[in-house]
Amino acid sequence: MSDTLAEIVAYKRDRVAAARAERSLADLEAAAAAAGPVRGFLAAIHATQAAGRHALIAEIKKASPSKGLIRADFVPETLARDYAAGGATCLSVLTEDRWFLGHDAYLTSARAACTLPVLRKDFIIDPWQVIEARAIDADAILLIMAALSDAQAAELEAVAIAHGLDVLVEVHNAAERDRALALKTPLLGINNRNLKTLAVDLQTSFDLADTPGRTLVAESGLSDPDDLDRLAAVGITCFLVGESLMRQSDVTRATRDLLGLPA
Ligand SMILES: O=P(O)(O)OC[C@@H](O)[C@@H](O)c1c[nH]c2ccccc12
Repeated sequence: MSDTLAEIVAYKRDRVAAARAERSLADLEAAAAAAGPVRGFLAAIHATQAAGRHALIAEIKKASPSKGLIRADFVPETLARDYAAGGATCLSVLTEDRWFLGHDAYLTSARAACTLPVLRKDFIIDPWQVIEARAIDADAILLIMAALSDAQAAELEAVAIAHGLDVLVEVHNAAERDRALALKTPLLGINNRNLKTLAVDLQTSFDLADTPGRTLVAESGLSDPDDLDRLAAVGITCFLVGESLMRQSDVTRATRDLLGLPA
């Protein structure tokens, strides 16, 4: 595990322990059960792909460890509406507070402002966080293979399925991809960002494009419509994009441009 990832995971362990001390599992489960119906995250991606369009998971991200503050004018509801108007299929909202300046409330309010399914983008290492995801209204969670053992990943996925959540499993290389294939989820994200150097290389997606039986998602470092088309040519037609869109003043227009949709 890279140093940053190990540090984040240690921080998450403390956060979960603190949350458990404050709230009972029964109370958290009750909140998850009281959440409205899930919006199908995977189903929305498949519907967009079936219509012959690129599926975009548009990310609401205020800051990152590699870039610091990305966007000062940060209103999750407005961003959610702008992404939806721009043709995004799903949203991803960072809820990690220390490195990404995310917040659970950003997810809840972004989702309430649109009709798109929403992924909780966080470092999930404990079943508590999965149940919490549903309690804050998420429709899907991210599982990062680099941060998890095979047994942990399988357990977290089972908890997600039991709570109606879709799972995006994220890998960075062939070894992680092979481990991820033991999971049930059809949704496999290929992160172009090297977790050790934080450098981005789109080649990672091309290298892993030949993964049969899964809906692949190219993640990180995407800003150019030509890159999306080149990835589509090797069979990847779902994309997770944050920073390049978050830096634009007209987010709707930038989203439409990236997807090659008419203004
Ligand atoms: O902002 P970018 O380069 O478009 O990348 C988005 C997304 O892939 C990135 O935020 C991400 C991918 N995996 C993660 C895991 C945790 C936090 C963040 C991420």
